[in-house]
Amino acid sequence: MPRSQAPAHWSRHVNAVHPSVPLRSWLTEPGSLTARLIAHSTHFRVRRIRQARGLVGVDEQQVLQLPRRLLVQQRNVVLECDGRPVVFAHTSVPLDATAADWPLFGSLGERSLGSTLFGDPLVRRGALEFARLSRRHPLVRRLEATLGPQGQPELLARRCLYWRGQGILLVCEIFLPTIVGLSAVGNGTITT
Ligand SMILES: C=C(O[C@@H]1C=C(C(=O)O)C=C[C@H]1O)C(=O)O
Repeated sequence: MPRSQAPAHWSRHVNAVHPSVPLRSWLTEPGSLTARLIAHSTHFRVRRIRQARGLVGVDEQQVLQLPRRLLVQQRNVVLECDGRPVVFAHTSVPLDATAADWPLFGSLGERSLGSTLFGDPLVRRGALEFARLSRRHPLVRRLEATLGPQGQPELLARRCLYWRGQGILLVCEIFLPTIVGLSAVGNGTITT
């Protein structure tokens, strides 16, 4: 496997990625990341970068229970607090998922995916996994193609599986160092 495709090592133990104390809190956020970021900003925005079919990631195929590297529905967004990017998120949904499984996924636009996942009683959420992604990881390449070089040899990320009906969905969130500078303001509004 070419080194450029080297998958990350994902662990269910956050200590495996040795996060700083402030980043640990964000990485292990048990609720909606969107909700917490809204509470830590005056203006929050989900900036949609791309939502289209794409080849499933090398380290996503198995966890999405795909027999081989197939096309999946992919959604990439940047979560911005007061105009500053703080998270790059990548979501993958197998093409065999029906509209009944994820009724709003295809028409989210710049609405947060989290707003459709959290609070839906039919959605079941799996365990968080954590990894350090090198600059060679495909998702960091996409992040830097979108936001420019981050000047970090590695970025911390988490991912989580969601199930709804027969559907499965994988959300991966890469945390930018700027996130630790956020302070709770409590009156966040959503900018779309
Ligand atoms: C899963 C959540 O949704 C957030 C919003 C996303 C989107 O709109 O694509 C993707 C990942 C998350 O950062 C959340 O808020 O926890």
